[in-house]
Amino acid sequence: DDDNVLHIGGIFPIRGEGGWQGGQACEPAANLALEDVNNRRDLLPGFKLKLHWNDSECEPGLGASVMYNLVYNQPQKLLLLAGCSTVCTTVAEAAKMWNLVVLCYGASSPALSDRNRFPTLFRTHPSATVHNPTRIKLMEKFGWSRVAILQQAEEVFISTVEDLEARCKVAGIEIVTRQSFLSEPTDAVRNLRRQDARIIVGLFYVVAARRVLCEVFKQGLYGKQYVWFFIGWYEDNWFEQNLERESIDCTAEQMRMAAEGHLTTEALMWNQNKEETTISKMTSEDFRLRLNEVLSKKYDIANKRYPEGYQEAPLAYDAVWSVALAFNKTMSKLLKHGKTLKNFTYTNKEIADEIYSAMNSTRFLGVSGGVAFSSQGDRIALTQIEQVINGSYVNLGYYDTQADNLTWANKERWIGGKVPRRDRTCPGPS
Ligand SMILES: CC1(C)CO[C@@H](CC(=O)O)CN1
Repeated sequence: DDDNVLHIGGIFPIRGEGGWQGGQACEPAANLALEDVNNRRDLLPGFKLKLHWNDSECEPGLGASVMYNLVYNQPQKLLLLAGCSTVCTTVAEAAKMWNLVVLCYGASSPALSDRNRFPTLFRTHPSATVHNPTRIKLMEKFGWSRVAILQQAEEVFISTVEDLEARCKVAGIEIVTRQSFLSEPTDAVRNLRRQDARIIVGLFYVVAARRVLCEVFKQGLYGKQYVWFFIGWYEDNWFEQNLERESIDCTAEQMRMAAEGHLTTEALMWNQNKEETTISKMTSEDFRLRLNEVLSKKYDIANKRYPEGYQEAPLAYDAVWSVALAFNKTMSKLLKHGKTLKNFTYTNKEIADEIYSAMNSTRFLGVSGGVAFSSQGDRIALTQIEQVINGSYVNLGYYDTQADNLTWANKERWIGGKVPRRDRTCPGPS
């Protein structure tokens, strides 16, 4: 009967390619976690966790109507899960009116790190700004104190660049120029050349990245005097794919030449070591195999390569565990006042505050690595650094921003055999 069921709402990107490549794997991953949580007798004793969900197609309007139906139909929900930055922004901005915590497993927009607009938001997906301390760390490691920025004019990159500029100022790194483009990068790349940019941080989606790379080839902004930072969550051989379909007028060979040696940064979403998670006693490898099993039956993404095909799945899995652990904490707090979570209503602020503070103190080892939130509800995550060496990505190391600890493999290779110089002693064309 309903008395022993705790209901939560979920909004997932399914149709329309799941919003971003891999979005479709989030709902199956969340359901795996529900299975594991409900198989535990010690987590929510006497209760089952039930997820009521629908498809947002990664569209904010559809996401809002899904939220409306979840909230205005019985049974009452205790919390909402959501993906996609656009959907999360809409849902998290409204959810406070029903005292609902919103837990986002697929939202990278820096704009979401704002307790004024989103007082009840938490996310297991790190903000795109998580790359920035890593970029600075690498600039300091290689002595690059004069850098340039090239970005696509999209909200997520605009706010990421603002954060990067602020951090560069603190670190004493000069931004010699910041160029942006809507979809055609030709002029922006030409301006980089005119300003003699050598170390360039590139922020754009993967289709724009291919256009940039071809332009970089054409204008010769690559080779031993240049270092490009690209985003690391594109498909592995992104710079050789879709050239015809996207009418990129460079050959795969030219794209490879321009891409050789570039660095990438990305947030780690799969726990790297073989440790078992503290809660589901699974390694990320075990999780991957279990999820492949489910996906091969469910969606046509079975043919996608793993885990690139769906790197965010661990974030959805760990989001459900975060909910179960937070409810466990809240239950024991409420029990002292003779209450349970079944007493929650959309107008009951004190129980909502208990759920919030339990979520706020989340700390466990999940499939996606250590799960903990900042005071803004942001996921605290490690980042991974790679470099294209002889046409494929090589892992150079990891950075733990919290501990300011860079684990370095010393595998980096520079065209021309030495680190490209870009500091005050060599300001520009001599
Ligand atoms: C790393 C990426 C691809 C960034 O965008 C996220 C989707 C979003 O922010 O809307 C999903 N994960």
